[in-house]
Formats: sequence, structure tokens, C-alpha cells
Amino acid sequence: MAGNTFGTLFKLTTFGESHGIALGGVIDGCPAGLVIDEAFIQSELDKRKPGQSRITTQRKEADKVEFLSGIFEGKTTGTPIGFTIYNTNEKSKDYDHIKDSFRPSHADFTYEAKYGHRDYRGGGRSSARETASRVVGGAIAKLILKHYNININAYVTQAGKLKLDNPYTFYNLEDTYNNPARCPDEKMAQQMFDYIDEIRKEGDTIGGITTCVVKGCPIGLGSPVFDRLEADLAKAMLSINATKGFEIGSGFNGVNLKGSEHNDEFYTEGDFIKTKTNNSGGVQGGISNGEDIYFNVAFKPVATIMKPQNSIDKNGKNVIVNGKGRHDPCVLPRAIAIVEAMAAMVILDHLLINKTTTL
Ligand SMILES: Cc1cc2nc3c(=O)[nH]c(=O)nc-3n(C[C@H](O)[C@H](O)[C@H](O)COP(=O)(O)O)c2cc1C
Ligand SMILES: C=C(O[C@@H]1CC(C(=O)O)=C[C@@H](OP(=O)(O)O)[C@H]1O)C(=O)O
Repeated sequence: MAGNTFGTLFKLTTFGESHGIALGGVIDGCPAGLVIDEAFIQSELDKRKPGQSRITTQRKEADKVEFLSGIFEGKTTGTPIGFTIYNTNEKSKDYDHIKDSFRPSHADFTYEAKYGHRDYRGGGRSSARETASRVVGGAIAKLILKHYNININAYVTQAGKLKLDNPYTFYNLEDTYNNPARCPDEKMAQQMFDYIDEIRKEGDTIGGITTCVVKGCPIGLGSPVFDRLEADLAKAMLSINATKGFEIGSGFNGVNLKGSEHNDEFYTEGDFIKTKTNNSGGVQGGISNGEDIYFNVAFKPVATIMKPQNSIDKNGKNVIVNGKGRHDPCVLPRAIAIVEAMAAMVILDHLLINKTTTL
């Protein structure tokens, strides 16, 4: 099956299914000599893992990563980094009822139609459990980006009908990872928590938006044509399960402004060329301009709801699918870790590409 590898020079291949023995991956192209801070990598995994609070899936996984290769005496050797995360808390019986039928808006139908043989347990390969391996790749990318003072933070700015008026502003993000809704505004975080919990009790689900900000990105990442930085970010974000939208800078709202209002005026600050506004979101002509890169990613409401739904089975017969198992009422609080990881891998990949293509 194609499509299991991400990246050009810093490459991540993932393997594993939600109810298989283990997940894992191989990272190829990581420079030698990087000190591997396992506690940091684990803390990134902890931001994504299931079972974190009442408003996430109740599946309990430690998501403890075990490195198999590519690291010696605590540093990378430049060879492929293999790693595994074992599955320990699957409850596969919860999925017997969808062995031959399809949950509306999950991947059951398309997977069956395309491959004709499907691991229906927990959605198999199409489960977002796979994204744990992406977080390992992203954490290693972040360790390299720290050497360049590049920081990446994602946080929840909308959960269903509740949204922050000013998603892209200065937030002290220190405490955001400790609040279960992962919204940087304390009051809104509590409202989001209560709302998601209420939706969960109804057996329903909601979607939302995460905003991601990349600070410290140098000028010059990305190409003027196909590998435009925003195009690579868009692909990375839309490769995450349940995403439905990506916008950078002014995004869809930009259409409401005139050019005279939208253009980002240049000025100089010492030796630096800066822009007064940042409607471009830090990317112009496909290339980073040194301003903050900021973008939004929209996630749909979770497909598996705890309510009966009309569907069909493999033979086209009408069936009722009842929601079973442990599911997220809203993916946003956990999705921030995946958004950060994918952004880190894109930015690092472009840094490495620049090292081989510019003087
Ligand atoms: C962090 C995260 C958690 C998710 N949890 C669930 C879940 O518990 N139940 C579910 O039905 N879908 C869940 N999803 C969404 C499915 O993985 C996704 O709908 C499925 O892979 C089909 O892909 P699509 O929605 O992009 O078409 C989750 C997605 C993410 C990113
Ligand atoms: C296990 C995780 O989330 C899972 C993502 C998921 C889905 O359909 O995407 C459905 C549920 O799967 P399961 O019934 O197999 O537990 C979630 O719990 C995880 O993210 O690690």
C-alpha cells in the first residue's frame, strides 16, 4: 500500500493499526549527533495520548515509546531511527457489529471499497491512533528546531459553537497544555470543557479549530512553485484524520478586505526587514518571510456517535449502526499535538532542503 511515508529529506514511515500488536515508525534522514531527550518526546506523546480526561476517548494507553535503532549513547547516529509503541488496551469486541457494515462518515466504506479486506477493529489503519507515531517524528524534529530557536505551538480556538474572538494574538501558552480543553484563554477553556462534556453525555460529537503559530522561522523556507511552504503545510495538516479545512494568514476572511487593507507594508527594524501587519501568515510567494507563520486547521465532528444511525452493510442492505466503544466527543484537545508534530516535520524538512540547495 502506498502512502505510508511523509517528508522529502526528513522522512517518517509509520506502521500499525489501532487494535494490532503495536504502532511504530522509521525516521530516515535525521542528522547524526542529536541528543535524544526521551523525557521531552514522552511529554509530547502525553499531550496526544487517549484517556487524558473526561472529554477524550476513555481508552487507556501509556503510549510509551521504545527506540530500537539509530541512537547510541543518547545521540542519533544518522542511521534510521526505528521505534515502537505497544497497544495494551484494545477492546476489539466493541467493533464486531461493524465487521460487515459501515459507520457513516468514518473510513469503513471507502477502505472496504478500495482494498476489499479491512481490519475493522477500531478502524484499523484509518484510526487516528496512527498519529502517535507522527508525534514521535514531530518531537525529534522539534529537538532539532530548538537548535534554530524555532518554536511551534498549537492550541484550540474553537470547539463547536464556542470560539475565541482573537485566535492569533499573544497567549502565554505555559498553562494551555495543563488544561484539558487546550484553549489558552482560561475562561473559554472551562466553557469548552463543560460544552464538550455536555455533548458527550448526549452521545454526540462536535468539531472545531486549532490555531498553530510557528515563531522564529528564518526567511527563505519553501519554493516559489510546487513545494510552496503553505502547500506543504496544507498537505501535512490535511493528512491528519478528520481534518476538513486549512487556512493560512488572513485565510478565507481575506476575501472581505481590499488590497489596500490586506497588503502587509514593509518597514525596517535595524538590519531586519519586517512587515507592519501579517495577513500573509508569514509566507509570501511560497517562501517564509521571517514573520510568524500562523494557520488554522478545521476538524469535523467525530464520526462515531453514541446514537443509532441508518447505514448499509456490505451487501447494500439497510442496517442500523449503534455507536459502541470508547470515542472522542471532540478531537481538538488531542489534535493540537498532531498539528504541532506535522508542522515541525514540514519546517525541518524545508530547513534541510535549504541546506542542500542554497549557499
Ligand atoms: C486525535 C483524533 C482522535 C479521533 N478520535 C476518533 C474517535 O474516537 N472516534 C471516531 O470515530 N473518529 C475519531 N477520529 C476521526 C477518525 O480517525 C477519522 O474520522 C477517520 O480516520 C476517517 O477519516 P476522515 O474523517 O478524515 O474522513 C479522531 C481523529 C483525531 C485526529
Ligand atoms: C486510541 C486512540 O484513539 C482512537 C481513535 C479512533 C479513531 O477512529 O480515529 C477511535 C477510537 O479507537 P478505539 O476504539 O480503537 O480505542 C479512539 O480511542 C488514540 O488516538 O490513541
